Amino acid sequence: MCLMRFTKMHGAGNDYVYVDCFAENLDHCDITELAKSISHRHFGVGGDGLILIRPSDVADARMQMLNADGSESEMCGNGIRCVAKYVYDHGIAQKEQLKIESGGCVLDLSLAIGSDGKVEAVTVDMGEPILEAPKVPTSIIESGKVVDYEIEIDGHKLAVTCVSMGNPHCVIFVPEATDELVLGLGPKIETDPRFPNRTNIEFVEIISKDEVRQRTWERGSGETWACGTGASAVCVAGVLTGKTNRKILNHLLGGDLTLQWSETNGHVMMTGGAVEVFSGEWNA
Ligand SMILES: N[C@H](CCC[C@H](N)C(=O)O)C(=O)O
Repeated sequence: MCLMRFTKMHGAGNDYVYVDCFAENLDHCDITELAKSISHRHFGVGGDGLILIRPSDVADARMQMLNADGSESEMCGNGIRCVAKYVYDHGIAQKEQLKIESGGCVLDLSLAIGSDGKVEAVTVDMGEPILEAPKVPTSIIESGKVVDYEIEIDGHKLAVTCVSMGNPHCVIFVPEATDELVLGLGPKIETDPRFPNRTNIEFVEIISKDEVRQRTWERGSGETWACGTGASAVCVAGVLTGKTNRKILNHLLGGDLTLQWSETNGHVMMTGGAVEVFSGEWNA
């Protein structure tokens, strides 16, 4: 039995259950089981996963993120904006520039404060993408970058671009991001043996050099309404394939994100909203 307060938050409709571990002690909880049960949309609170906001020795807070299937990810772009909002709005660190640790890295975040004195939007320095195939990781090629590389999955020929933003992504530009692709092929790509750690998948429609539309099949959670690391990977893939400019507006199912891949330092900057929805007590 696990008893704790939780807060439901979302970034562009990518919703997670957040637990403030500055206040709650989860030492006695099996967090893998907790992530599965609390995320369940019928038997639990409901969400794309569980995010623990933990104290950090090197930053203002540490984010630990678990998918709805209980697996852990290194990074979560929409989640880290919500963690920043929580840390500021709940007085853990009331600074407009925050540092948050995730997956062994420390990320810099800039907060935009609304007229109610609460965080409205957050810009995250997502760092440099990792493109070397074995480091993404993917075994599609032995070394070098996988850019618009044709592979065959389940009888479909797909041109894939593989990018790690701390977690693995496979970006596929398509004329239309249909259910057949996202829901049909997404899970097959996720578990294809050429992605040894599984992968997140982005199906992307190009609207113009500056604007795209994305649907996401996430490793461990299925289709989500947005994915911040995925949107960052799409920004990088758009430049590598010559399809988009370095700055794009990305329309996701639950909202928009702005991405920019800097030519000067190679970092991807992501800006988007963060929303607190409700709080409650879990006692299952
Ligand atoms: N939705 C998240 C990414 C979760 C990725 C997770 N599904 C993984 O296993 O890497 C985001 O906004 O970046």
